[in-house]
Amino acid sequence: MSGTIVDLIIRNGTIVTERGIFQGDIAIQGERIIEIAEQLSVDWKAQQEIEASGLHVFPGLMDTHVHFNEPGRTDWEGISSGSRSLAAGGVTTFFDMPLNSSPPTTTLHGFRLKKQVAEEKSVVDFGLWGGLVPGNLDSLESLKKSGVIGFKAFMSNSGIDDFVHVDDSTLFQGMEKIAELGSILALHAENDVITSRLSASSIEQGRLTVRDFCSSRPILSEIEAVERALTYAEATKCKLHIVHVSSGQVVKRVTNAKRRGVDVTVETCPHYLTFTIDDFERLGGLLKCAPPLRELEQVESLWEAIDSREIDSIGSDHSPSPPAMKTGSGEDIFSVWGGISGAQSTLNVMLEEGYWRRGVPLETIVRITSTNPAKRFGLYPNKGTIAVGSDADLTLVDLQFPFLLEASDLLYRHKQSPYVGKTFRGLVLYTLLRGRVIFQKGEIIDNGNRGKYCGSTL
Ligand SMILES: NC(=O)N[C@H]1NC(=O)NC1=O
Ligand SMILES: [Zn+2]
Ligand SMILES: [Zn+2]
Repeated sequence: MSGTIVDLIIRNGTIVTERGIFQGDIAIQGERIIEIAEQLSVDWKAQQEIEASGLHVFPGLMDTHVHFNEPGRTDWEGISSGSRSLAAGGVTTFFDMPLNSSPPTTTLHGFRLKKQVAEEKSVVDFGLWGGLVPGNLDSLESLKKSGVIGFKAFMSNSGIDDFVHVDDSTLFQGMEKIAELGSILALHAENDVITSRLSASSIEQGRLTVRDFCSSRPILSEIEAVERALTYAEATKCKLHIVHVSSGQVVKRVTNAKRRGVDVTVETCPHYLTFTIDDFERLGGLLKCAPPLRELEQVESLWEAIDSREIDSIGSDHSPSPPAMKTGSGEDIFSVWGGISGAQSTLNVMLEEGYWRRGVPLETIVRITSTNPAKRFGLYPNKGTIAVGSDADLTLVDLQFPFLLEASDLLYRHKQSPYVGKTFRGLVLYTLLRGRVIFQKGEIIDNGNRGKYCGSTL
């Protein structure tokens, strides 16, 4: 090609994919990457250029686990603030969970309402989870036909009254139906008998501290729920995705099931890779989540599981609430909202805690934050990689750059997060969504661009 004029060229970046790292130029026409070369020939010209020498170019992250709470609880977060925070963190696609919004996404009506509002307000691309709850088996087919990315269920109390956790029979029948539809089930796997009983007796005895709360949701409760779900998945042939595991011991159960042919993947979250119960005691409600944080040994067991490729993906499980609900009443941690605000920091955490502190290869970080989720949920190769023909969803990072996260850096509705006050190396300088810059040097570039709904090809 001679005299090619394209929309955008990113010059001389260090390009990171799941398969390797190389120096090069990326040419973008419209929404897609049309050429990648060590050095584009002088014939290539562009309307706009970004000089990326010294910067690393990653595929935009996919966060398959957020709770943006819109419609219905926009005082907790919202699609606009939530998606902007993702853009600032280098995330170009999110999947919103079916609960915490009101109505929940357990009916076609709930799905349509949320899709419409997200199309109006999201600055990044998105998909929506449908919910599996007792009584909605008949809605699963219409939800799937409308394009949900998959279904989500809770095996223990969700903390939200209109999203009831599944009993075993609903879980099994839901899996049968989801398998028939060729879709996938994401599961919050904690045993409800163990967690409910231990929490109730702890509260009865006035044992209300952070450590009491953590003891009321032991790793064993995750293990039991995961084993049961894996058995059901094996019996029904339902594709399964276990969300937010807090320990390598849980991951091992999933690995064993994979070895016997169960179609299952497993996610952990940045907070389980960063914080311990000691941090939770220090920071209080900001670090309350379920499953709870664990001891350092468990944190390291998760990093080992990343190293051994046993963890498939990282989701933020961003689930904020108004600040008053995170401080709760006095010394009672049980009454505080369980959910961590952190979606903007996922890449920062993976770079600081993973790449810099533990030597996790950048390719691994790309694989678990972008490529694997894109593959698992049917968006690859449009999303999840840097390749000719792929969407130009990119994030440009100054890997060496150290910064202290301040509350004012956060684009969430509520400027609070357990990561405030932490120092990270690796600053996101640009985020591009389908070829257009949506975040640049600390600012959202809002040209009226809106995210598109990503249907799954599963
Ligand atoms: N409802 C809700 O967002 N729950 C999430 N929060 C949390 O800490 N774990 C969850 O499953
Ligand atoms: Zn959950
Ligand atoms: Zn969640």
